Amino acid sequence: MADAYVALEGDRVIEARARAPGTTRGEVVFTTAYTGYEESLTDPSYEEQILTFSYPLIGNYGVREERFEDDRVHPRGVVARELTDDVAEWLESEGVPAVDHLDTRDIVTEIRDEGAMKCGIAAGPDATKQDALDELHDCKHMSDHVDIGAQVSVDSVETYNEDGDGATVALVDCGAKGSIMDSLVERDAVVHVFPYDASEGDVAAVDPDLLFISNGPGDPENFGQAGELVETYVGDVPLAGICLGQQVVANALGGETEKMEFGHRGVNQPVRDLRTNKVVMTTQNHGYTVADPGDDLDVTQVNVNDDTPEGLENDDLGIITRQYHPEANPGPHDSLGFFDDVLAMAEE
Ligand SMILES: NC(=O)CC[C@H](N)C(=O)O
Repeated sequence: MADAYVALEGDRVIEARARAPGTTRGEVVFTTAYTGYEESLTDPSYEEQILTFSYPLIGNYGVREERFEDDRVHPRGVVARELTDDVAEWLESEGVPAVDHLDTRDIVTEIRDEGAMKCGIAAGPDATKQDALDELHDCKHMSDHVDIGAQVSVDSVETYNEDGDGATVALVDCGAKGSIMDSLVERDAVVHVFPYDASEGDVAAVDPDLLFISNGPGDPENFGQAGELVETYVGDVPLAGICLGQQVVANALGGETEKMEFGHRGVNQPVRDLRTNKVVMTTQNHGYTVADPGDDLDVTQVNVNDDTPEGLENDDLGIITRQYHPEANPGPHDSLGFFDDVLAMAEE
């Protein structure tokens, strides 16, 4: 008998099994990744979303903190065909409702047809369909989470590898994955991580060689302060961005972003570099995209499936951004060279 309910836009309710109890709501999205569930579940980009795994078994190699991208679980809820006890116990201990024993193909098909949508979940012995519907009706659109940066960013500046010999990086934390900092530190950069709403004065104090805008959740238009930093520093120091970072840079430099139907989430998204014609496999997690890069940025890489911009560059101004996740946790390591490229630009 069902003890969990998933309510989708249009008031359709799907029965399921409770694996971590509670009620929750968020924008329901799906990832096709077949590995990397610990990294995905701790990726701050999933804040305010309900993550559905299309791969049917999640948790088959345990739960290890070494693989976490942050110190907590970020999706508001988790849906899978089958969750192992390890993952279910972890989610329960984190207070994140989770359900399984439902047809996730059905949810994925619905999202593909109708687009990412609002969702409510009620799970546990006392859960009712109405509880799930009540959650659904209270759910906000992603773009209406205007303070989402405050939910995921550091509160004050944190410095990594203070004595490093490499470039000084000012990384604006819009919800950064830990492996972005790791990738920079491995290359001996000194990394100052700033709150998402840092001012020009804060950043100027470290005299950066590179301004780096991180990934993050929600609508890039809700990260206006990071955009102001981009406007201030463009032309003076090189700029880099990953995922939300690419979107913020584009918006700040006269471009435009828009919401996609259901986005790209997975570990095998093919990206073609227009200059070399080489295709790499990438890890992705985004629901917005750059619709217009503006006059200062060239689209240098595109998604092979739908031609959306995956890389923006300006050689003269020193700008390299990526829509995908070159830090590759989880994922193919094809694009780790991004970090060498941006640090080379910073050291020039
Ligand atoms: N991973 C990210 O940085 C995601 C960026 C943005 N929140 C989007 O959904 O498009």
